[in-house]
Amino acid sequence: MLGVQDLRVTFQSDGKALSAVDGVSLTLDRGESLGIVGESGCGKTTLTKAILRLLPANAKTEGRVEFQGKNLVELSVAGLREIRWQELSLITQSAMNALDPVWRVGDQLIEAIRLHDDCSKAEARARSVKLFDLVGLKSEWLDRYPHEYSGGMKQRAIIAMALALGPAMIVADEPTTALDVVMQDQVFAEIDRIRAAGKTGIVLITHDISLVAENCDRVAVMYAGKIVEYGNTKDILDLPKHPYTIGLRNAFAELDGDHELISISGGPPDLTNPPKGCRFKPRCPLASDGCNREPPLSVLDDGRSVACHNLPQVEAFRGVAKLASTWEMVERS
Ligand SMILES: Nc1ncnc2c1ncn2[C@@H]1O[C@H](COP(=O)(O)OP(=O)(O)OP(=O)(O)O)[C@@H](O)[C@H]1O
Repeated sequence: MLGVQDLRVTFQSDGKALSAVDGVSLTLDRGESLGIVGESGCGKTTLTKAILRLLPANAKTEGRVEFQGKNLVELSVAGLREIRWQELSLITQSAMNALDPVWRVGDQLIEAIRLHDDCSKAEARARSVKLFDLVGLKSEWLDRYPHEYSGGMKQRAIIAMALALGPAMIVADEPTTALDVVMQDQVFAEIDRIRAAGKTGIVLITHDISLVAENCDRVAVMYAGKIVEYGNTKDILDLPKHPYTIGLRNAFAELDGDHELISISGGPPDLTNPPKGCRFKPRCPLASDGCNREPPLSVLDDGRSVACHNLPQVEAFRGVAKLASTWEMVERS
């Protein structure tokens, strides 16, 4: 359904070019869920905004985003308008602000449905009632204004809107950040039910790899604008192979709860002047001279792809990777 090929996004910022997404390729099938994880600033949001053509004017996008046979990078504004909502919908971090405060929530939902589907107001209202039921909101809330909703209810209303037209793909960018854990579980259960029932594809953007572990079939780990490891979620989170994924995995207790939290020293590089070769090299305990060449994203026997020159050393590294001292900052040029 979705095929992203060699996608590049460059921002012009303060007279400099910032390479936020650099040669990303990925796919998504119907009924499948793909998680995109990585630290803040690694390009997750930019990647999804590029897919949805929602980037600001200072961004230049190159590459292909094939969605149901159309290249979205080159699609006209009118063509895009047609597929947004109907085929492609977005649940954002700032979903709370996406509702218009001066309209009743139900009217906003009905309007969205009627904008795309030629149906009566009564039909659109009946569909809205069903959607609200699906996300656990009583139909009387259709007649209330956004300020009457709690944060969790607004998030559910946004999810109802995202689902309104039965899109083929939903991009969810930190969709539950503002919700408590119980509500978060309910929202994900709902998204997952829709994925399984309606054959909708889900792209989930998050910092939180435990959310990906619970909700995604496949995962793409991003670092400094590039995918460094990509494949089956269980394979990758049970036995990560890229040193960055190993570091990220160490930094999360939620997955098994029995290990010490270890952070990766330092931070992602300045993307206006990224390191030559592997972008993770300055923070990588396994880095060697060979890492001055850019590592290709190579497919391994188990089907995952990894971009690292030092894979033969990874098994031995796994043991010492559990020690905080391993990750102490060693600046490598
Ligand atoms: N409009 C913009 N103009 C210039 N640079 C930008 C713009 N938007 C994002 N960037 C830069 O692009 C890089 C990637 O940012 P992006 O928001 O995609 O990362 P992210 O992984 O989604 O982070 P977060 O998890 O914090 O949302 C960052 O260096 C960011 O500063």
